[in-house]
Amino acid sequence: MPPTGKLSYEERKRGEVALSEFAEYADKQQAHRSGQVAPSDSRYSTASVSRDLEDHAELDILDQLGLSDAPHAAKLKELLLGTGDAVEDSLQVLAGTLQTRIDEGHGETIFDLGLEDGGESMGFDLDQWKTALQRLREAAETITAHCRVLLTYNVGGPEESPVTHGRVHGAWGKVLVRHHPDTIEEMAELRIAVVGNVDAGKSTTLGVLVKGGLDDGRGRARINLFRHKHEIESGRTSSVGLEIMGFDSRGEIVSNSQGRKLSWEEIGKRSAKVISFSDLAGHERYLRTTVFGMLSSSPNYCLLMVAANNGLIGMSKEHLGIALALNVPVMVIVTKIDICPPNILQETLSQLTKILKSPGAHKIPIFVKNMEETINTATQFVSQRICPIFQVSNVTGENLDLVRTFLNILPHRGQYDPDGAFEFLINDTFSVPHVGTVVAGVVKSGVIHAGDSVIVGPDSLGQFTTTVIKSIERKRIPVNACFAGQSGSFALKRVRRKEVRKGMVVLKKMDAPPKVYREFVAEVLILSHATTIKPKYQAMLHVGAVSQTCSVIDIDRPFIRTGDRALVAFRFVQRPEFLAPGDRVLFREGKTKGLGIVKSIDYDPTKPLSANAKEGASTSAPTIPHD
Ligand SMILES: Nc1nc2c(ncn2[C@@H]2O[C@H](COP(=O)(O)OP(=O)(O)OP(=O)(O)O)[C@@H](O)[C@H]2O)c(=O)[nH]1
Repeated sequence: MPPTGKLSYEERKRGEVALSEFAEYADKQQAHRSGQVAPSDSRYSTASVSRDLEDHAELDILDQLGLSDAPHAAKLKELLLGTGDAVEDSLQVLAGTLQTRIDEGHGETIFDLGLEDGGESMGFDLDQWKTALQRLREAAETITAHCRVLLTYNVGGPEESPVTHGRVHGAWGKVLVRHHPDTIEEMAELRIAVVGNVDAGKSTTLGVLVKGGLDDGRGRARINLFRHKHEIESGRTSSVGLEIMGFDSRGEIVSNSQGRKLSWEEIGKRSAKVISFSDLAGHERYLRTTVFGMLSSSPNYCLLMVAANNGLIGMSKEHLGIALALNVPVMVIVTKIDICPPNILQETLSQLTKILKSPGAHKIPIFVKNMEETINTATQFVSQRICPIFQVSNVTGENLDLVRTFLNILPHRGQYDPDGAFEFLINDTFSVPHVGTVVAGVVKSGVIHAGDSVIVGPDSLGQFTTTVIKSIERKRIPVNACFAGQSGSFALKRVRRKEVRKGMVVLKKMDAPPKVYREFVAEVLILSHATTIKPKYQAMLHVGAVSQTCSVIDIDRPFIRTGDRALVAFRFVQRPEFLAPGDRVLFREGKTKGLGIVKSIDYDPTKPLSANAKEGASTSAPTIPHD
């Protein structure tokens, strides 16, 4: 169905049901915590919650019901207070519990100190809270982890929640426990693609978040980020800029802890977790760079910036669409609230809510206004259904602390296969004096070590060149290995710069040459098109870091137009590429835009497209988001 901008009754109903259930669930949660509803209320049962809601609420509901591991609850209190039979061992047992949670959280966990696993209060008085916190710290030390108190209730002090709701009596709090990496290889990494319209304040917000200090409303903070001289002059970001923000194992921001600008190397060495931001261009002229940046940097999350006084205009809807097409969780920062009249701000928030709730986006907007909501939303953000929204000012600094904490505890998203065959996607190439050719990118699966023999390609003939990884760097720091999900750069032995290009892959050396593909079948959704698309039609196609002109060679119907979902066979015009079923594709040509998923890489023209797609579909391709 063509996107008319209007919602059908069914679509509206679906959106409303999901949201009303979410609101109901939130109310119940609140009521339960304040003791108004018995935890055994049958309406808490997951069966009564729609499937839409389950992905982000189910675990929490189980937690609320105390069904997760209730039998151990009493023991946990003893462990924390050291009141069990064997006091010495109990610290070790506590450390073991922490270690399990840290492993599950890929290096960190948020511990509800003073609450049972089921969410009920342990009834700590202030002294007991202090004892429990001390023991938690000691247990963490034994496994080289550190604690940071994020928020407390009924404790007092700097982290005390200003929101008094008395839902749980007794002292308790949320404590971040983070592993201190022994080597740089263990450093956690998240990649965030930053998008939004021109002047939304992307560069400024990143500058303020990363470097500290405040903006003057006239572009002071953004100067730090620019790479090219012409950008400083015009004030526009044209390149895919990069900025990193480090957090240490104690949960402190590394970037501005010394009050001076630290190099990437210094940040990396002191950090337990590093967030890299790709600040993508906002101007329509640079849409190509933005699309490339979004696809090639394999972001874990997308951050959409919206100026409060402008709302979602111009390119920002386009960017949101791309993030949705790539299935990347989206968070929103509304900037410039200092200069925006309340009625305009309200209009912007209503517009944002409407777009996010529309069937195309199918998100639940969550307006994050205090530390409690920040922590709760961050821990649930692995679900792509929710979309946290922050309202900040880079001039007064309002709510920037919430964004910093949110980023600090943003969870790891495990969409990479650590045990698979090694595959590295090249998204940039360099020629470095005294080093030679260097390729940068992201490890899609497996692991690589310096000194390993690898192949890089495909070249214009579809062939791969054998080489050796001379050295590896992560965030400009030399490392011995690079793992799935991490970005890195490799110096390659005896390879000339012109032999490598963006979109190539690096694989482990193997007996048979890897297969490359010139033709493939994708399931596509046409987002906008002026007329109709028929065979022989050509468009620029993006898959990961690959950008190449493709022509349509077959369609499962005579022609397709806006809103259609169809199976299409494509052929790369210049050269074959290394592809896999499940890869997401985007194509565009003028006003035409489409997105899709590679279904089959062995296109057989003698068979109908549906049979082709079926053969290749055994690898579970993600579903295309709703139009
Ligand atoms: N008053 C006020 N001004 C802000 C705020 N955030 C950014 N600005 C100003 O808004 C202008 C645009 O900010 P930029 O960071 O350059 O915007 P951008 O989105 O990065 O723009 P491009 O890089 O061109 O895509 C600058 O003059 C900033 O000083 C804010 O919260 N309040």
